[in-house]
Amino acid sequence: MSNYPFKRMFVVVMDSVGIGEAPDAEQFGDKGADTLGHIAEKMEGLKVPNLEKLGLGMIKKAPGISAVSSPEASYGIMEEASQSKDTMTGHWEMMGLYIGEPFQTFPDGFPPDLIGKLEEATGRKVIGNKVASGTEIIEELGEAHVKSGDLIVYTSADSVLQIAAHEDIVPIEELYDICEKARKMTYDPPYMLGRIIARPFVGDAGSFERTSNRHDYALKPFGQTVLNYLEDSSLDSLAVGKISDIFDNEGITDSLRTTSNMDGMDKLMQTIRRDFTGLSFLNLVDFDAKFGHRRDPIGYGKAIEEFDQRLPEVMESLNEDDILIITADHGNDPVHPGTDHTREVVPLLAYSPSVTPGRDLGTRKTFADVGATIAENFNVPMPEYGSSFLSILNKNGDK
Ligand SMILES: O=P(O)(O)O[C@H]1O[C@H](CO)[C@@H](O)[C@H]1O
Ligand SMILES: [Mn+2]
Ligand SMILES: [Mn+2]
Repeated sequence: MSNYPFKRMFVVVMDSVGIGEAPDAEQFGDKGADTLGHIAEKMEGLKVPNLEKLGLGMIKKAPGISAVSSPEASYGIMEEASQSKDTMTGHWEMMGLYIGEPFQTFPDGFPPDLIGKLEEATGRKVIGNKVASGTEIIEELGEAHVKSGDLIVYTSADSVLQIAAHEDIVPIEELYDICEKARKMTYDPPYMLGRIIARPFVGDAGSFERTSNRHDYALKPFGQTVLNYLEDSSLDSLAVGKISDIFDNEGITDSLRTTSNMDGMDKLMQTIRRDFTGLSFLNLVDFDAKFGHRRDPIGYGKAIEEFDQRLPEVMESLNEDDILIITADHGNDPVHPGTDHTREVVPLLAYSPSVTPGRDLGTRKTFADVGATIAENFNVPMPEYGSSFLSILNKNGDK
C-alpha cells in the first residue's frame, strides 16, 4: 500500500480535443468553435463507446455521443484561465502556472534583423518567413530549398519559429544545431518566442512528407510547476510524447519519446507496467498536428475512434490505487476558418478502479485544478493556481 490516495496518476492529454467554445472565445476570434462537436457531425456519429461509458456524454452531447445512466468516470469541463490557446500555456497551466501575457507572435513574419542573425549564424539563407501551414509551405518552397539549401522559416498564430528542411539537404543534426542557435537568439525579450520547431521532411517534389524527427525547443516554464514539486520530493514524473519538450525537461525524471498517437498509447502501457510512484503524463499530438491544423475532420474523427479502442486495455491494466485523467490543452476545430487552434473548453474524465464513479466535477475555472489535485494527492507544495478536486473523488471516504 502506498501512502497516497493514488500511488500513480496517469494524465492523458488528447492534444486539441476541445468540446466547445470557451466563454471568452470571441476575444480569440473563435466564436462557435467546437472541435469534438463538429467532428462528430462530419462523421455522422462518432463511435466512441469507451469514452461514452466513461461519461463523455455527460459533458458533451454530439452525434454518436450520449449521456449514460452510470458513467464509469467522474466528469467535468475545464476552462483555460491563461490568455493564450497554445500547447505550452495549456500544459503549463495544467501543472499550476498562469500565463497572463500571451507569448509574442509574428503575423507578418520575423523582423529582418532576426532573419539576418540567423543567416549569419547558420551560413544558410532564409526563405518563406511568413505565416503558413507546414505541409503547404514545403509543397510551395520545398523544391527551391532542395536546390539552394536555403532554410524554410515559417510561423503561425502561435508563438513559434519553425524551420523546415529536407533530411538529405540539411542533415538532422545540422537542423537541430540551427534550431538551437535560433533558440538562443529568441529566448529573451524582445523576441521571447514560445517555441522553435525543427520540421524535417523527406521525399520528392509533389510528395514531400514530414518525419517524426520533429523537435521542439521551448522556453523553460516561467515558474515552478507541480512537475518540479514531484521531482523535488523524489517522486516519479514520467513524460511521454511531447511533454518533455513542452516543459523543456523541467521537473521530469524520465522521458519516453513517441512517433504517433498509437505509439503514445503503447508507451503509456509501458509506464503502466512499470512500478513507480507519481505521475505519468502523456501528450497525444497527432490529433492536433495531423488533423486539426490540417482541417481534416474525418481523419481527426478516425483518430479519436482509434484512441477510444485503446481505452479498455488501459483501464483493465490499472491497479486499484491508480487513476487515469483524460483531458485536452485547447481546441483545434477542423471546420473553423484558418488552420490554428481554437479557444475552447476541454473535457475532464477521471477514472479509477477503486473510486465510486460518476461524480460531477463541475466546470473548473482553470486547467490548474489538475495540477492542484496531483499536488494534494502526493502531498507536495500546492501550485499558486488551481484548486484540487481530490476530495470530490474521495467523497464519503470510500477510497
Ligand atoms: O502547420 P504546422 O507546421 O503543422 O504547424 C502547427 O504546429 C505548430 C506547433 O504545434 C503550430 O503553431 C502550427 O503552426
Ligand atoms: Mn496542443
Ligand atoms: Mn498545434
